[in-house]
Amino acid sequence: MEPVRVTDFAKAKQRGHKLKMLTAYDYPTAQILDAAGVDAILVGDSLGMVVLGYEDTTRVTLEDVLHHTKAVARGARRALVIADMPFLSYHLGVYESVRAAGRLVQEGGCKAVKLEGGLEVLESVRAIRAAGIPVMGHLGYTPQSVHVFGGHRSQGRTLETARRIVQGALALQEAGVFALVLELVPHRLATWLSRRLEIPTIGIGSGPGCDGQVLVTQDMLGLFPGFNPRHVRKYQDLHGLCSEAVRQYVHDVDVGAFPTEQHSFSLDEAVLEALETEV
Ligand SMILES: Nc1nc(=O)c2c([nH]1)NC[C@@H]1CN(c3ccc(C(=O)N[C@@H](CCC(=O)O)C(=O)O)cc3)CN21
Ligand SMILES: CC(C)C(=O)C(=O)O
Ligand SMILES: [Mg+2]
Repeated sequence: MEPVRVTDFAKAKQRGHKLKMLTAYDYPTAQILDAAGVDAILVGDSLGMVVLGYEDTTRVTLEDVLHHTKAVARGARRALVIADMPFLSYHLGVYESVRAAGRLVQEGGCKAVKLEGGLEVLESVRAIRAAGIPVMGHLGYTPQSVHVFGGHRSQGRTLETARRIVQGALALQEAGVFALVLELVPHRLATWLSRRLEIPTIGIGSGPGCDGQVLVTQDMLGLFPGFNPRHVRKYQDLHGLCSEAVRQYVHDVDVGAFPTEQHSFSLDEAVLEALETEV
């Protein structure tokens, strides 16, 4: 099976094939996604919320993403592994940006990085790409700026914010990003922009007119209870299924139904007798 490359993203758009992306933060999840046929696996900084229990993504460090990228890269055979650049890892100048992206590739084993923002991050995008690292853009609701937006809010619903997204998208395309995530962008704007751009758009909460789709795996599998935003379809209730299994285990151990002798190993009667006479 041929591995997916960044050049396949442009081909998919030309051929009208939808790009499928999901997040993973560990080896077994990467294996599941890879075997099920996703094109790309994102080691998202959403790991801060769904794996580490933080309130938002601003607490996630480069070391956190690096740690999880290593595990995901080992589990992905075909899918393109993309690592999210965490908060502050690409805002302190191009030197630090390239260093951070370079570590994700060299130590983490990903093949591309994603970073949030438009005009304000162009220099970092260009420098990272110049170092030979493919970059994915991310516009619309950019969660690392949650405190600027004043909460999780869809973006691009006014002429001013819509214009900023379009300008950012065109500038990112010009700077060489190979694809662009559009998060919580009104679907008519996302559709219009997807037609206008040559690079593929990957939507999350941005409607059916994008060239691809991404979700946080924990959301679509029902492993992040209490989070029911408009953009998610829940394909499983793993929290419920796992809770039931653990309750059963607790009950079985409690009443002696597990473990049984069959879950252990046999011992010759002679060994036991010899031991008893010795002690
Ligand atoms: N588990 C998880 N899933 C995600 O999709 C996700 C993360 N974490 N962490 C990073 C960002 C944050 N995201 C979020 C967070 C909250 C809403 C939300 O509350 N949406 C509301 C209001 C939207 C609005 O009014 O504009 C909703 O009801 O859909 C949406 C996306 C998307 N990303
Ligand atoms: C939701 C996707 C696009 C993301 O950035 C993440 O999971 O961190
Ligand atoms: Mg992210």
